[in-house]
Amino acid sequence: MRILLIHSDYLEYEVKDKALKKPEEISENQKKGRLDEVLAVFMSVEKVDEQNPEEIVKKAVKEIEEVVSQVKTNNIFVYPFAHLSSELGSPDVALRILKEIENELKNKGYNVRRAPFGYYKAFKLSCKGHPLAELSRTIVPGEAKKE
Ligand SMILES: Nc1ncnc2c1ncn2[C@@H]1O[C@H](CO)[C@@H](NC(=O)[C@@H](N)CO)[C@H]1O
Repeated sequence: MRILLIHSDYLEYEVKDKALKKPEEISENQKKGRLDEVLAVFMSVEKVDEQNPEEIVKKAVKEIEEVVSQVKTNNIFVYPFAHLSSELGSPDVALRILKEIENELKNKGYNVRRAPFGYYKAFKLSCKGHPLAELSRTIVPGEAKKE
């Protein structure tokens, strides 16, 4: 999994069009979203992650929590983003992993939004620009089997 973390004044998105034949079903109020004072977490789920999705969820949550504590926000935007890797995992597995990350973070008490999966979306982002405002992480399953 490739992760880009941007500490932002706000992130807002608007769904524009389907990017997959069968995107995630969403309600009317999911077509637009915004969070202020937010850690925007853009995530590309990779093929290798399919070897151990549970491990990836745990590692991603740990990485996100570490950055959240450093930048001192409670608001997290989980954003599916298929542009950080050339070895993308399948949409089904990717959606499942991103939903589990969202739920884990919610269970830990964070204020979490997740952008809809499988769509083209317009978005606006206001990066804060401090030294920890732009970070990236690469996560692989610890027990990845050698092929
Ligand atoms: N392995 C993967 N990891 C993360 N997101 C993934 C994915 N496979 C599919 N998606 C989602 O489907 C849209 C089309 O690829 C993706 N849409 C986007 O990435 C938008 N920024 C529009 O390009 C995304 O919602």
